[in-house]
Amino acid sequence: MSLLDTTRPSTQGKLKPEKSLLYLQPHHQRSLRLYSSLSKFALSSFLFLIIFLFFSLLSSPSSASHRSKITNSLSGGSQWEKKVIKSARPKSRAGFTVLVTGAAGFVGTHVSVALKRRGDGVLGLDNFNHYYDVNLKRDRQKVLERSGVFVVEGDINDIKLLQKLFDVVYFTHVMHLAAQAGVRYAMQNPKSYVNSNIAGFVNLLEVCKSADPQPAIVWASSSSVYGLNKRVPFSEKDRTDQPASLYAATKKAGEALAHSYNHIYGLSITGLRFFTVYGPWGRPDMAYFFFTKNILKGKEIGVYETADGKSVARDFTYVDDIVKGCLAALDTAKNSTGSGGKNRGPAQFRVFNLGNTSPVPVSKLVSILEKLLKVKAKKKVLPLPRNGDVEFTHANISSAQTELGYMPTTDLEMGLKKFVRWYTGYYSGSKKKKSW
Ligand SMILES: O=C(O)[C@H]1O[C@H](OP(=O)(O)OP(=O)(O)OC[C@H]2O[C@@H](n3ccc(=O)[nH]c3=O)[C@H](O)[C@@H]2O)[C@H](O)[C@@H](O)[C@H]1O
Repeated sequence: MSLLDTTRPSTQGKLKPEKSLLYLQPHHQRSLRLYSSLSKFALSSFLFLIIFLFFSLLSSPSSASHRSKITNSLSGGSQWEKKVIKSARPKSRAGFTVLVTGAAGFVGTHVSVALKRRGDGVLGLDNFNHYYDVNLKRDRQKVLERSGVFVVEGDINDIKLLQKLFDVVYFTHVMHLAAQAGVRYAMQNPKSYVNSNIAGFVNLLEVCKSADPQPAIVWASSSSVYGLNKRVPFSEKDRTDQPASLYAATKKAGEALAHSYNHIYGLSITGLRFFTVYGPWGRPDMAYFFFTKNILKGKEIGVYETADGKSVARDFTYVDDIVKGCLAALDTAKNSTGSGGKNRGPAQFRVFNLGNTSPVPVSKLVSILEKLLKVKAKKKVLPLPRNGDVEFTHANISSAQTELGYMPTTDLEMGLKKFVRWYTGYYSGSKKKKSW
């Protein structure tokens, strides 16, 4: 029988291959033995490969089970993704898709509502920390939900979450308002300022620089970067190397970090130096807010005075004016030039003062509140403590006026009237007063 013989010997049951060799010439027997051991080897290596591939797929990050683990661990799965996409989708193709960090914060809420109302897509991110009353943040979140803004509960230090958000949404802009705010609290909890205002900001910049396409970034710096600067009104060209508080130093650091990411990665970045922002839904840790509360409760308030006996003064800026400045900064932001972590040419880098250009002594703020609340304040004049507070702030806004068309329209008297109307309604306990 030759190798070519196609008729097979009849067999009772399946013969093992070596038994059939008896019918062949010796040299044929050798080649057939070689052929059968080669085919056995090929078969076992194929099987090994299949098993190896199967187990390596199971453990690989791209495996479905692993992906759903990430999704579920970071969020609520596909339902969560649907809410993210719906919230971030603009009404028209011309609309922006904006990630607002600190969206449940004071300025964050106002900016998010304004963007959503004009048709932009807005996704909020907030860690709902307990720096001040978290119920106020939850009530702001309800306002945002009614406006169609979903707020993801998470921290800018959670890089996996940030990456996940950028995986799900192509953000055209990031409005970065998440921060540890407050000048005086920095002496009690310095780490919180480093975590949020430096580490958190770097995290966000890292995710933005690797995004493709990269978003344009607008972020909240602070009038406090002017520190001990004596040239008034403060101009963006003035020195900012004398911060008077850790808070101010972290905001100044933020401006330096922003410049480095702009230079290396081509991120379009605009810093906005807010000047003591106040208004409805404001921050309870700020003087105008807790003065109102204490005056209504008949509790004493301490009004700081400078060494030469003058009341400290601030360029108080009403929140609606700040919102107009933020939206104008977003509207005039140029595209980032980089992609996938390297730049393709110089990118826009800007810093603007957003103030009211008319500083008011804190003593005057107190008398306006007394008139609006119809209650006499129990005032105690205190020397300005060395707690990081500066004697005065005063914004030169000519640059924002020229470049952004920024023009504040609400003076302190009118702004505090709107704040007091909100405050008395919100804390009156009536449910409806919690609306926007
Ligand atoms: O422009 C900013 O970038 C900063 O604005 C805000 O800081 P500040 O301007 O210090 O506001 P705020 O605390 O309301 O004190 C107002 C005035 O009351 C004086 N003040 C304060 C407390 C007190 O008990 N007595 C008092 O006289 C006090 O000396 C000051 O003169 C934000 O908190 C900060 O996050 C940052 O955004």
